[in-house]
Amino acid sequence: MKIKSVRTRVFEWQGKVTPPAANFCTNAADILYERGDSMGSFRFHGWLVCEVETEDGTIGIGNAALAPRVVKAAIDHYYAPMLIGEDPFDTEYLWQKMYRKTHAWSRKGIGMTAISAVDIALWDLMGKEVGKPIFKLLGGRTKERIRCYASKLYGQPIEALRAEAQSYVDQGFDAVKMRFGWGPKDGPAGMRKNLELVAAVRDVIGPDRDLMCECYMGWTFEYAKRMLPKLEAYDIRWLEEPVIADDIEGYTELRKLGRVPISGGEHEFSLAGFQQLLDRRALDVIQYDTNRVGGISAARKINALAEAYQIPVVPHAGQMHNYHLTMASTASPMAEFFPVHDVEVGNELFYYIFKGEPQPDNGFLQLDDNRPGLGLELSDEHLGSFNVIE
Ligand SMILES: O=C(O)C(=O)C[C@@H](O)CO
Ligand SMILES: [Mg+2]
Repeated sequence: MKIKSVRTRVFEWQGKVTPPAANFCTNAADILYERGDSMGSFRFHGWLVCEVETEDGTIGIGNAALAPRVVKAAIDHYYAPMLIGEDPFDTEYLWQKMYRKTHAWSRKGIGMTAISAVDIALWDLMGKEVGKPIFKLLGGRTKERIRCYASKLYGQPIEALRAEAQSYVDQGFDAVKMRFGWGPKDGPAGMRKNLELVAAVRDVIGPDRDLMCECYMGWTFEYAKRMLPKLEAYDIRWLEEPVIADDIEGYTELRKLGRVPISGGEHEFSLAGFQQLLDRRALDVIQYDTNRVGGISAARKINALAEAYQIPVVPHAGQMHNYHLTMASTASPMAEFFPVHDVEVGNELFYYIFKGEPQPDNGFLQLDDNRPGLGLELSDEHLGSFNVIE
């Protein structure tokens, strides 16, 4: 069985957007003096879809969310030609070929994102060829179902935040993630506003549900160090990406303070990147995203590494590629789930492009033993709202 073609498309959302409130979440660009577009580094209104087809007409689907137009160009110009005529079951060989032949520029960022999309498509293809879901190819079920946490709760007026938190409790979630809206430039008043947000959510969800807090790299080491003791009272499960992804020592030092567990890795790439984070004891929770980190071939190795270090993996974003790995690994206790709603920052775009994602039932997700591959299909329901770039 040989690979016959590799097709990439970018789906750019042109439909209705409901912008979140101001200060909905900090981000790495906040410290810049130019105000600009505060949603700039947050908007994911385009998605890359990569389809790998074999001679028998079977098509594997992969995807990537970062910089989709550029990732498309990387696949079209560099990776697709390496795949034609190859056996899709040679995933390790093909991964190493893509990684090593573009090693000068692909170890992180765009290159690794492109490799991820192709690799996910190859795993989907293998699953379809043998009639098994990907988690079965990865070793099978390690849990009856997947516990998941509701992830939104952007900074917004307190009453709206409380109502949203209550809605997740009512739906049966026992874990939620909220976002901090203020950072270093907002001084002590911003610190108080952040504390009001976390106090409100903790008050609504009570003491027995997990509460995670997201900074999306919008704080500095010094600011985070000042916030940690103030956060201790809220018993948060983790503080996510308090500093930029390159500040590994910052993560290590914050974690060493022992006040609040520290998570990260959403913006790290590759097995080697995670080895560094683990060796430096930088994180309490690892949050790779399969569609950034090198696909399923790389993510499963990171799971093995995390298992050896006994550090839990809770992948960034819901989405099928992450769910299959979570189902198949004892290193992963739960998954993230983005509630389905209007397009805001774009986290929710997956639901408008694909069909087949499981919906939580009482805070748990289920994967079907009988749906081969990822279990995803392209949906044409919202096609009219996309600009599709071939
Ligand atoms: O869900 C996360 O962990 C993210 O970082 C998503 C991002 O859009 C921030 O809300
Ligand atoms: Mg995050």
